[in-house]
Amino acid sequence: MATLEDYPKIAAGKVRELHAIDDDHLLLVASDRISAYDFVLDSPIPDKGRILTAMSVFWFELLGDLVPNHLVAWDDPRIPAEVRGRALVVRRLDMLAVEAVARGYLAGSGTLDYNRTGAVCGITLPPGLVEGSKLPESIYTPATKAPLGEHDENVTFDEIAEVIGTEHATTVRELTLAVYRRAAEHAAERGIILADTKFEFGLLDGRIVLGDEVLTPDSSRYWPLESYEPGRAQHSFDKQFVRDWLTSPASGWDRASNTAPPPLPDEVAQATRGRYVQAYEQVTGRKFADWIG
Ligand SMILES: N#Cc1c(N)ncnc1-c1cnn(CCN2CCOCC2)c1
Repeated sequence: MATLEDYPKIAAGKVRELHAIDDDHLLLVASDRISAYDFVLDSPIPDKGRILTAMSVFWFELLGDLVPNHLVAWDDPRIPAEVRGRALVVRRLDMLAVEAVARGYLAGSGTLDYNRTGAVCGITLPPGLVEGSKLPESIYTPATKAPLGEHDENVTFDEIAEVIGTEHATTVRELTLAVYRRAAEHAAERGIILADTKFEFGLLDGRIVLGDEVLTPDSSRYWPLESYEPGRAQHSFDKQFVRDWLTSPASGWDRASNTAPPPLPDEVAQATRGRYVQAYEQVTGRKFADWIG
């Protein structure tokens, strides 16, 4: 059985890493780390890596008829025991330099751009929209990847086409919208608003293939349908307990101070684990207890 040290690390994000297995395969590893307010917290969320890996596997399977993906295996002898259940064997792709974002609702940088310009990524929206507004139809709002710790930059379709070519830019837009719309419809039927999501695509033998993690609460905004109310920041299905505690007097943390947040109380970490489990079971109809690792 291989160990993680056998696989050179080739990329790392805030909460995930990518290791090389061989020329054609990579190991995509999800940690139990959580980020909030642009900080990676000291406190891990138990099982977060396994839950979000199980979610990606579910979505890859559900959406496999819409778009090919890079997933090869999730239960495989190439996966070291220490990361089993929170690591995927994936095909090595030639990644396209675009953060492929679809939005069904106005939030975050989308609201900022809209308030400044009436548009997002060059797409003009109707007047009168507010934070959390449902858009008349979902839109494709690509971004260019920023260095670790900085925010991606929203750009227009034409700017992406300049980088990856019009043909690939067009296919990525079509796939992003089709996959998001199907996923958002599935989630809405199960009481979860998938407000937006970010995909990454790559080339494999000339075909465009869906990579990275997909439709997890780290790559998407998950809002509970029952508390949805346009006009304010929406409750995060998974991160609200963390945000509420960090911004409460109990934490002693001042968000404006730009200092690192304190460790989370165990009950906040455990409650957050519970929200990830609930999101998984609500979206997939599966029991997390049945997942490997
Ligand atoms: N997935 C994938 C993938 C692939 N299948 N083939 C080649 N490269 C990549 C790749 C390289 N970087 N990224 C950005 C997302 N990473 C996630 C892990 O942590 C680091 C950032 C994706």
